[in-house]
Amino acid sequence: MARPLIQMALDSLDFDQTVALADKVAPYVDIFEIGTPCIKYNGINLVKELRNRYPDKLLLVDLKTMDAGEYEAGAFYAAGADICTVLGVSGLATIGGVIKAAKKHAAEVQVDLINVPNKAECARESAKLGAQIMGVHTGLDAQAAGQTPFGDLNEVASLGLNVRVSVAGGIKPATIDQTVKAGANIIVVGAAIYGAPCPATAAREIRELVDAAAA
Ligand SMILES: O=C([C@H](O)CO)[C@H](O)[C@H](O)COP(=O)(O)O
Repeated sequence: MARPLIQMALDSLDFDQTVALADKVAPYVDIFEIGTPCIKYNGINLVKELRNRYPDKLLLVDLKTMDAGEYEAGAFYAAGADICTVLGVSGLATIGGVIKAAKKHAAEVQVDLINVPNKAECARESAKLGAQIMGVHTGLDAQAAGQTPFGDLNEVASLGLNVRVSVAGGIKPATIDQTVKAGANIIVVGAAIYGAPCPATAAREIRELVDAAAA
């Protein structure tokens, strides 16, 4: 089984704390995600900082774009994002706009399926348009209400689309094995790392569990 990538969700609002956390977990993760609250608070300078600091890491900017796809995402690709997210609920015109912006920078697009009623249809149509990654996502508020992403992950991974499937939503050490076995190509972890007493140790543990599950 191909080893899934690990994406660290940087969800703090503080610029310096975000960079410090990235430094701590860098050896164990493949993708740095600048989370939505973080990018709204800090803006494009944080993209530039992480790009300069980590030229060889993948950098995802979790814009969750809802409108003006090409216009909004274009500046973030230009600043160094490898992947920007666009909401599946935004519709195909906006998703197509982000895809257009990504193409100009040889970059990629993730469609976030959060709150999309028909995830299979949205994933199929977005893949046809050229999106490379489908994001199965149970947001922080839905997690607080007891929801998990595993049912949706099974559904989207079993569609057999020519895309990578990312999963986010409270992933922790105890759920890594089922996440890998369900076919996730990208495993997003936020609170289980940044909320741990030692984020570097937590990230290393996640790395070991992902590697073991994929072996
Ligand atoms: O995308 C996220 C959320 O909507 C806030 O932007 C999180 O980064 C994502 O859910 C991963 O974080 P955890 O659920 O804490 O692992």
